Amino acid sequence: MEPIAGSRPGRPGLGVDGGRGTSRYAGERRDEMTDQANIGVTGLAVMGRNLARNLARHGHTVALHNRHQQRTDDLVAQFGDEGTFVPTGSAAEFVAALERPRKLIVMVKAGGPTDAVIEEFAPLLEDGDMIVDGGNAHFADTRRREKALRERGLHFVGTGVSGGEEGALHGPSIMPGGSREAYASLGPILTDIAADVDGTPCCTHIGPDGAGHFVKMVHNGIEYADMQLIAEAYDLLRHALGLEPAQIADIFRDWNTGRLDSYLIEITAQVLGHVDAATGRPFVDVVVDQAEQKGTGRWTVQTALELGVPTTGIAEAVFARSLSGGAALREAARGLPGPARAPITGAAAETLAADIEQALYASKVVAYAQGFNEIQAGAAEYDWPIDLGAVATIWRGGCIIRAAFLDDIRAAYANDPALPTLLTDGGFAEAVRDAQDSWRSVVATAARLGIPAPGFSSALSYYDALRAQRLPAALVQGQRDYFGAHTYQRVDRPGTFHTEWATRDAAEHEV
Ligand SMILES: NC(=O)C1=CN([C@@H]2O[C@H](COP(=O)(O)OP(=O)(O)OC[C@H]3O[C@@H](n4cnc5c(N)ncnc54)[C@H](OP(=O)(O)O)[C@@H]3O)[C@@H](O)[C@H]2O)C=CC1
Ligand SMILES: O=C(CO)[C@H](O)[C@H](O)COP(=O)(O)O
Repeated sequence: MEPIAGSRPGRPGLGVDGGRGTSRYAGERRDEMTDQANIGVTGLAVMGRNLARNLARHGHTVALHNRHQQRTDDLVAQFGDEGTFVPTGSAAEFVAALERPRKLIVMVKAGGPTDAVIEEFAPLLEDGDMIVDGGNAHFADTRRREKALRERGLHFVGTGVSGGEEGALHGPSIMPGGSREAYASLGPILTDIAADVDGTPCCTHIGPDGAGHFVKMVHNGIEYADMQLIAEAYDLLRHALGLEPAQIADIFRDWNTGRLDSYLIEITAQVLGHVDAATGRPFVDVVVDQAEQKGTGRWTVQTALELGVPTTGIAEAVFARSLSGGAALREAARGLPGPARAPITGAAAETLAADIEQALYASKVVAYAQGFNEIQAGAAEYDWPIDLGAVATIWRGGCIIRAAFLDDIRAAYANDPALPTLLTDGGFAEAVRDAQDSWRSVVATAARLGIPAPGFSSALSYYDALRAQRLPAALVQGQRDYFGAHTYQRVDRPGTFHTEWATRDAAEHEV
C-alpha cells in the first residue's frame, strides 16, 4: 500500500509572496501588509507543527503560536521557506494576526491543557470566530466546550485528526464535528490539507458538537483492536511456527499485497524487519514488552459499555495492553505451568501460516463491525446524523487504520446504509464463512500451545454468539429470577413473568 495518500497542490495566489515563503512577526506584518493569516495553529508539537506546515504548503497564510515560543521560532527557522507563516508570541498577537471570522486550530494535550488554551483565547475572540480542537479530546468534553462557547457566540469545532506526525504533514484523515455553519467556512481549508483517495478528500463533516471526536475515539479503538490482532498473528507465527522476525516481516509484506493491504500491516513488516544497531538483534526483541496507552482505546470501551454495545475486540486489545503493563503480576505468574510446545514444521506450518491470515482477516472484520456499531449507537444516543459510509470513505486514506478493506466497508454501507452489522453484508459474510474453518483451527492451536490470542478467540466467540439460534442468556435470566425475582419473558407469549422458586411447585405468575 502506498504511504499516506498525497496532498493536492496548493491554492494559487493565497500566499502573500506567491508561495516563495515568508515569515514575519505579527506586529511587523501589521505595519507592512494589509492581509492577515486565514488560519492559525496554536500548539506546535509534532502534530501542530506539521499541520501548520501542511496548511502553508497548500498556500494558506498560517499564524503560529505556542505556549513556549521556542517551538514557534524553531518551526520558522527550519521550515519558514515552505510557505507563509505569521509567527506570534502572545495570545493577543496571535488573535490579531487572524483575519475574521478567525479560525484557530488548537493542537495541544487533551484535557486540562485544552481547557486552559480555550480560556486563554475565548475572551479575545468575537462573535462567529471558530476554535478548532484537533487534539484527541473526549467527545463529552467537546460537547461541554461546544455548548459553553456557543453561548458566548463562538463556534467550537471538535475535530478528529488521524495520521500521526507524517499524516499531519502529508495529508491526515480529518473528522470535524461542530456546526454546519462553521464547516461551511472551515471545510475548504480542511479538505485542502486532508489525504485524498481517488480524488475524494479524507475529510467530511461528521455531525454536530462532539460527533467528530466520537468518531475519532472509535477510530482509535479500532486501531487498538487491529494492532492487537496483528500482534497475535506475529506471536503465533513466532512461537507456533518458530519463525524469526525477519521471516515474519516477509509474510506480512506478502499479506500486504492482498486483502489485508493496510498501513498497519505495512509498518508491522518494517518494524519486524528492523535490526537494533546497538546489539544486532531484531528490534522487536530489545523493546520492553509492555504496551502503553494514552486513553482513547479505554474511552471507546467505557463508552461502549455505557451504550450497551459489545466491542469485545477493542476491549480485549485494551486489556491486553493493561496485562502487558502489569509487570509485578506477570513476574509472580511467570512460572505457572502450560503445555509443552514444539514448533510446527513442514506442510502443517504452511497450512497454519495461511490459516493465521484467514483468522486475522475474519477477526478484523469483527473488530470493525463492532466499531461501526458503536458509532451507530452513539449517533442514535446523541442524535447525530452520522453517515457510516462517509466515515469509511474518509478512513481510506491518511489515518492509522487506512486500508484497502475500508473500501469494502464503504461499499457495504453504500449498498445498505441501515446494515445491522458488517458481518451480514454479502461480501463480508461470504469471506468470513470461507475463513471460519481456518479461524477455528488457529484459535484451537493457540489454546493447545498455550499462546494467548484474546483478540482472535473473542472475535470468534462474538461471531458464534451473534449467529446462534439460542444463547445461554435464557439460563442467566432464570438464575436472575431465582435469586432476585428479576423476572423474565417467555418465548411463547408476551408479558413479564416470575417463578416462585421457593414453593414446592415452583409456580409461575405474570407480573
Ligand atoms: N502524536 C500523535 O500521533 C497524535 C496526536 N494527536 C493529538 O494531537 C494533540 C497534540 O499532540 P502532539 O503534537 O503529540 O503533542 P502533545 O500531546 O505532546 O502536546 C504538546 C503540546 O501541547 C502544549 N501544551 C501542553 N500543555 C499546555 C498548556 N497547559 N497550555 C498550553 N499549551 C500546552 C505544548 O506546549 P509547550 O510546547 O509550551 O509545552 C505543546 O505544544 C494531542 O491532543 C494529541 O492527543 C492526534 C493524533 C495523533
Ligand atoms: O490518535 C492517534 C492516531 O490516530 C494516536 O497515534 C493515538 O493516540 C495513539 O494512542 P496510544 O498512545 O493510546 O496508543
